[in-house]
Amino acid sequence: MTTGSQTEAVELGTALAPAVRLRGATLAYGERPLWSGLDLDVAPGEFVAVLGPNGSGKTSLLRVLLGLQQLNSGTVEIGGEPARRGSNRIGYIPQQRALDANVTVRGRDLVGMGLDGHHWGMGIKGRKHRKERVDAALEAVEATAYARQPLGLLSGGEQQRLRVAQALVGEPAVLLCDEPLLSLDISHQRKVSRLIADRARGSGAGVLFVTHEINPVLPMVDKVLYLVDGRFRLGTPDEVMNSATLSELYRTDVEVARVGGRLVVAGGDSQDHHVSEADEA
Ligand SMILES: Nc1ncnc2c1ncn2[C@@H]1O[C@H](COP(=O)(O)OP(=O)(O)OP(=O)(O)O)[C@@H](O)[C@H]1O
Repeated sequence: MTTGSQTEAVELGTALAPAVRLRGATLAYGERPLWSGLDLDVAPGEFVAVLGPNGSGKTSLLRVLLGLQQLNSGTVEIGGEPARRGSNRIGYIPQQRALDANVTVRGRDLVGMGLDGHHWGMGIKGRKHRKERVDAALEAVEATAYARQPLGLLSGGEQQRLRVAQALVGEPAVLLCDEPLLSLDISHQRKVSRLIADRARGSGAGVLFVTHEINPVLPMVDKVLYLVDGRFRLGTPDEVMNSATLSELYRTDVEVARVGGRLVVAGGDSQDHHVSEADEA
């Protein structure tokens, strides 16, 4: 397990550049660091869950990787190159905001935007290839039936499945997901998280998956990055999601139990990982 004080690089045993690499990364707004001395490698095909209470800096980490936020110190690379704004190597599922009812863009056009910057050529062949890719992405999230309707008229969960398709359609090297399961029913939570994990393994994309609820993705998670009040722990789910480690992070007693393959966390600010009603169903 890597702790906030350790600065040693993680050896991946792969010749490929990591999908994501942070070294000695520190981010602070004003005096208070959100995290400091963060060393993180996400290998191609690896699935990393990012957890922590509200305001611990999870979304800010994604903004750093998107090139939208500068580090105070340290370095950040995407596929071996410095992170930069507008990189088409990154697929991004932003934290969900409900769209206004009068948004008239259609779902399939939103998904097509995920292919902008890809050069299929202007001819019939290029257009056909583009259409096939959009159709396949819509099919994968089971959104074909409503893909021609205006976005503003769709439910929150339907809109979210289209955002997932948009992020996946360009076959990115890095997939950044900011609470992508919000407003999805339990069946689509499972399908969408399985889809993201399978795409990651299949195409070699590295995934950073911000979530308050680890249970729907627990079987797919390779590593957990847990942020709390300027401290962090990075390791396998077993290394991080245990009573000793979380008690140390929260600086108060936290109990972690495994119940039927799920994690139940009690104490700290850990309403995050209680088994939700949907999970128990
Ligand atoms: N541009 C900014 N300038 C100043 N403070 C900011 C800025 N962006 C975020 N913050 C603050 O940094 C902290 C971390 O925010 P961030 O959105 O990264 O947290 P989070 O872990 O994603 O939280 P949540 O779980 O609530 O989504 C918050 O206290 C937030 O108010």
